[in-house]
Amino acid sequence: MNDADNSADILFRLADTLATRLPAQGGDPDASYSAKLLARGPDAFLKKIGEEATELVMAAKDNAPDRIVYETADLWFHSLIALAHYNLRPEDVLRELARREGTSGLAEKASRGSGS
Ligand SMILES: N=c1c2ncn([C@@H]3O[C@H](COP(=O)(O)OP(=O)(O)OP(=O)(O)O)[C@@H](O)[C@H]3O)c2ncn1[C@@H]1O[C@H](COP(=O)(O)O)[C@@H](O)[C@H]1O
Repeated sequence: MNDADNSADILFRLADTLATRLPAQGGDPDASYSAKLLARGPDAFLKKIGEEATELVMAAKDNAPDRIVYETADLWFHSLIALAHYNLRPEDVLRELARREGTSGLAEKASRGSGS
């Protein structure tokens, strides 16, 4: 694997491709798996996200590193389809992760107070 293959740029290229698969952009359900899911609407791709998350959990429970990577890729891919439907981008998620960087989850939870 070279640096280009190993870069987060794949997320941006994939998001560009998925944007072309939206029904409003003329995505062809007969020629594209993602266009087919997007044409079927949220129930279809949200169900896939649930399935892929479950498969990731099973791979992790089996302590199977190759399957964990494979199922995480499936989960990320289907999550990118959901982001495309809602006109969101991986950059939006990366921005949120960057905003959180350096803040401990424990400190963040404590800052919410006892009501949450
Ligand atoms: N990264 C992926 C990718 N990951 C997984 N998949 C497909 O996701 C589908 C669902 O995976 P499953 O393991 O659940 O397979 P399945 O049981 O056959 O699925 P279902 O029948 O239940 O939907 C499979 O058909 C996989 O091939 C992907 N399909 C496409 N991509 C990327 O998306 C681009 C555009 O793809 P199309 O929109 O199909 O042109 C491709 O060039 C790739 O870069």
